[in-house]
Amino acid sequence: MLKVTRPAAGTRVKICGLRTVADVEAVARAGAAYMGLVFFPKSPRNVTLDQARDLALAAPMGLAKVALVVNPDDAMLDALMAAVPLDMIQLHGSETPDRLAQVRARTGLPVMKAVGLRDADDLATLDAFDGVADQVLVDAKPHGGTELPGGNGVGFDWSLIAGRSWKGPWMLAGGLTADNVAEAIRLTGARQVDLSSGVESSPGVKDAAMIAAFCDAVRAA
Ligand SMILES: O=C(O)c1ccccc1NCC(=O)[C@H](O)[C@H](O)COP(=O)(O)O
Repeated sequence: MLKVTRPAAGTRVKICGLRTVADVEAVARAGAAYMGLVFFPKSPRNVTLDQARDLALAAPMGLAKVALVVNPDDAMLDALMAAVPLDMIQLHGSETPDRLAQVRARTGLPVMKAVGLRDADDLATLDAFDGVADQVLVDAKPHGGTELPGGNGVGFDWSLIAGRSWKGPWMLAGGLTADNVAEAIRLTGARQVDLSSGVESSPGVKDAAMIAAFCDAVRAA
């Protein structure tokens, strides 16, 4: 039977971009609270609906299954809901607050909105979703030259959100690793953290030892 480490009482971890059952087992063993499945064909972490279903069915109780989608249309949402048992939708495109409400109504699931930050001008977008989305994922804004709206392993200036108060739950993302997560938590006060690249040996390939080391670093923070 899969042994699941009790999640840290303080900060919850989401590991995004899982592609194999071994990834799911590593994430559960390490004590993460959420696993993310990426539906974005240009991504090295992209999974088909059939693959996602197998991964979701491999998840133990207590590991929340999050579908990451980018500007999904209704047909995509319907196909996703029909194929994969899920706990949350993550919108990682240019969706508006109105579209978020439609996605929540159509899927019946809580919806997390990713907002990319680079400088203070981006904080207005964050404000537009705080209290509207069920969760907000505060991520780095992608720099030019990448086709991926997220999962690029780049961070942002954490002082942009230091001392901020939030209406609802939120996660910190963007370039997190076992080496920098304690400082990120200290500076931002994050109670949830999300990452992908920082636990990979190469793009799209998760590393069980890096996943365990990251979760240990969060517990120690
Ligand atoms: O991971 C992808 O390939 C991806 C594709 C399209 C939209 C978002 C994507 N990833 C988002 C994430 O995995 C994370 O939530 C976040 O951006 C942090 O990623 P990283 O900096 O790699 O830890």
